[in-house]
Amino acid sequence: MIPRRPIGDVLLSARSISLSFGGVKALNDISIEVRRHEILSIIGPNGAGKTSMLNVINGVYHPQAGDITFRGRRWTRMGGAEAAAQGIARTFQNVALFRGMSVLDNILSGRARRFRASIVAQALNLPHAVREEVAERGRVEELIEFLDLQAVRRTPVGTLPYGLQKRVELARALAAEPELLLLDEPMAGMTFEEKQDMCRFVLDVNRVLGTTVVLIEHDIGVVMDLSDRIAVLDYGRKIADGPPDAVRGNAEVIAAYLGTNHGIAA
Ligand SMILES: Nc1ncnc2c1ncn2[C@@H]1O[C@H](COP(=O)(O)OP(=O)(O)OP(=O)(O)O)[C@@H](O)[C@H]1O
Repeated sequence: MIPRRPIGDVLLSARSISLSFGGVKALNDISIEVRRHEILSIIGPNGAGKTSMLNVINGVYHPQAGDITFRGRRWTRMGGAEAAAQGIARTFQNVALFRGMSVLDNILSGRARRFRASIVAQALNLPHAVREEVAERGRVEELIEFLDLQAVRRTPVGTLPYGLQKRVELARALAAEPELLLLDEPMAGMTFEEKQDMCRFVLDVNRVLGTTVVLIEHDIGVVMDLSDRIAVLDYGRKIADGPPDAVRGNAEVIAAYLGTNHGIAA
């Protein structure tokens, strides 16, 4: 078993975030801190604001109030490209890959931001562009091995079982070498075995690569197993934030989950 990296100082701090869509208050004065090397899960019933929170963190949505501090720098309006450049990567609720392209090329697309050679130099196969592509492919091969994707490296992604497609998506996000990885329901729709595999890979990413992870997940068993800390949202408010055992026993959390099919009580 690989030893844990100790949980460090605050990597990302979202302060007093409020976000509305017309009359719908998706996020209501929410503050969340993410510490270096931890796995933080954000949970809550449908419509609680979980995906909106991820979209604020990676600059897709701009909140009407509040700010984000990432690696010590404060942002009031961080765009998606800036978030990526700063070291934030994410996967999506639904698979968002190039279905006709191979596993290898999909993962390579996650390194696009790192390519220095111009498109013209790449198209003309100029020596520096070729050298760069060889180096980039080498890094992609490392990821393929790390996530156990060797057997399907040349396979078009669209033909793979769903669980493997999600794993390729994880690989593509990791290709950007993020410091903070946001996973939006990485196990939704998976079989029991696929979930077990994904749990193991998320732990490996956290422990071996040292990547800090923020995870949205409906499977409470998975959340309890993986998380160092859990933040619970309900109707756009944060109702609890703490280690799994404390959250599991929190009366307000149990009440929020009553009447849903996502059991939380032990
Ligand atoms: N782009 C949007 N336009 C309008 N309303 C939105 C938009 N995105 C989210 N909302 C609304 O904001 C609220 C929070 O939605 P969000 O998707 O963040 O919740 P969630 O907790 O991720 O839900 P789920 O578990 O179902 O994915 C909901 O009422 C939703 O309808």
